[in-house]
Amino acid sequence: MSPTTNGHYTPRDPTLISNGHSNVYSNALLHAHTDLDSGAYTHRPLVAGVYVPTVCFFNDLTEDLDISTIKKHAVRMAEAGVAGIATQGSNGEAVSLSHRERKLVTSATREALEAAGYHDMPIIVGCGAQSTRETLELCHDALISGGDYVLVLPPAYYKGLMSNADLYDYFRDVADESPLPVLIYNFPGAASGLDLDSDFISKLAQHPNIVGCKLTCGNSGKLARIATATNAVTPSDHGSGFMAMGGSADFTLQTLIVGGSGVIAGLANIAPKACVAIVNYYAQGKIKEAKRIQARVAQGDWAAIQGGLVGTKSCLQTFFGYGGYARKPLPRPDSEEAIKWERAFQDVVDLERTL
Ligand SMILES: N[C@@H](CC=O)C(=O)O
Repeated sequence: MSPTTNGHYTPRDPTLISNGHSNVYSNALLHAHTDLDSGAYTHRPLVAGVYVPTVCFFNDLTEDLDISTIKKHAVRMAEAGVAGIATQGSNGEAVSLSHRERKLVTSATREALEAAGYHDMPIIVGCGAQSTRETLELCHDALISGGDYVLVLPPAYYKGLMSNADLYDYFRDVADESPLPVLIYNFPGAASGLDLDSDFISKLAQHPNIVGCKLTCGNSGKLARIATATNAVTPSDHGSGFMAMGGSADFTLQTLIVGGSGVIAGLANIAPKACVAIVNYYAQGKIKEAKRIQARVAQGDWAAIQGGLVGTKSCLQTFFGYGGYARKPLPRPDSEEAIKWERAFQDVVDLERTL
């Protein structure tokens, strides 16, 4: 296996690329991924910046996937200047989707980016599942759907039965077999409180097919230790290729200041330009301006953290005219709640509209 983020990598089963599994996808993907001379698999590089874990959209009546809104939203994100998109994250309601639907969301996202000319935009696909076997199945699905990287939460349902060594083996086994490079996703809130520490992540970072992490734990001290141990990519240099990412927009500037690579942040669904502005001001050395934007983004992110994807969709519907509802049993905000989310997000939307 060869190192990854910016390089070439030959999947264990190269036939997966062309053996007909990709009936949900078109030739454009294959050209983007396969070097025609060598046949080697090429990743779209991850660069420092803002990645948006896109929310998923459904028909309000049937709850079927709303593919045209999924596509429209992906293009709006790309036009706002994000560095990449993450499908199947917590914001993307992956846990409410079938495997087939997960593939459709990622392939629709890739198709929309291709059609809009964003051929180089990487897609990171959430693939964590409760067994190593299912996680790997999702990683293969991610490849054939047009994904470039996979984001993997630790399995936590049987947390009490697993030691740290078992969890370490899980990530190692997934990284050994995954056809796409892996980012470790630390989100205790979605993993029964399971909180991976910096020693654990830094050790796994030595695996050639583990190329980054997303820390939704919000621990910037942990992020600093991992960024240092891995010589992470930053907005002003290329680093080692490891992406040490914050997992929420409310600590974007803090992430960058301690040597991190950027954020994968749900608030970017609403205010992508504001999130990107923090990174750009930081890269230009304009810390005062970055701090000013960060303060308003942090306030907006507080609404996103409290309302999760339910509040985020309500905000999109109110201010941008699309969003709809989450799949049941997640609640549908009534008009009073919609007004609450409107007020909570108003300032960050105002900011977004000035950029
Ligand atoms: N607050 C997080 C939630 C998931 O990681 C985010 O911004 O995406």
